[in-house]
Amino acid sequence: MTPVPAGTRPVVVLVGPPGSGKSTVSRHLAELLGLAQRDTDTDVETVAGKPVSEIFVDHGEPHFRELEREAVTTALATHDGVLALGGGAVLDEHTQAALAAYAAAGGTVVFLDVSLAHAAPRVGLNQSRPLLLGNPRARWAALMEERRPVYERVATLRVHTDARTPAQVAQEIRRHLAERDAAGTPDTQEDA
Ligand SMILES: Nc1ncnc2c1ncn2[C@@H]1O[C@H](COP(=O)(O)OP(=O)(O)OP(=O)(O)O)[C@@H](O)[C@H]1O
Ligand SMILES: O=C(O)C1=C[C@@H](O)[C@@H](O)[C@H](O)C1
Ligand SMILES: [Mg+2]
Repeated sequence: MTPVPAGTRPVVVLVGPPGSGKSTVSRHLAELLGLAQRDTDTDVETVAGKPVSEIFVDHGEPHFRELEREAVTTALATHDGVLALGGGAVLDEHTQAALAAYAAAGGTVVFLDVSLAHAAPRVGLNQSRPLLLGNPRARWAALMEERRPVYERVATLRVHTDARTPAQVAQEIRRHLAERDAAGTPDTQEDA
């Protein structure tokens, strides 16, 4: 096994609901910063050998959440680039504690915020999101109402994505990271 260098951790972690753009923005941001990109949904799919939607059908959501917790723990400890989490990863208490420790050590957790009006067309009727099956708009709205306080609590920065392209969102995050580095101060709760 390759030893993990002491102090290795992501440069930035993206959280938010389905369709907020975590996966897409993480790729843009990694490109902008010249860093590696990682997505815990992809890590879970690699471990399980099947897509997220099939894991839900074949083994149920609790099993998916166990694999997800493992994937988040590993990525937070070993990935030194841009990390996108699955939309529901922040619901896990262990993950909440891990993100709190990461933020307390100066890490940046970005909540990609989005309204229902903009999220609905982004997620559409895509069958790959098992939690939105049936009535994607209503299910997304209920899920966001329940989760918004959690996204806000774990984040050190909230970035609005409604009127921005994924590339613009990535640029906004890069601007924030550069400002923070120039100021030499860790993140506090901020809006951008
Ligand atoms: N700011 C944006 N403006 C317009 N479209 C966007 C924006 N961000 C993402 N999209 C589009 O929305 C869709 C969903 O984006 P993406 O898969 O990155 O979301 P996600 O947050 O990773 O969702 P999930 O939680 O399901 O993994 C993609 O087709 C993507 O191109
Ligand atoms: O919001 C959620 O709970 C999910 C979002 C996706 O990223 C996947 O992790 C899965 O579809 C569950
Ligand atoms: Mg994603």
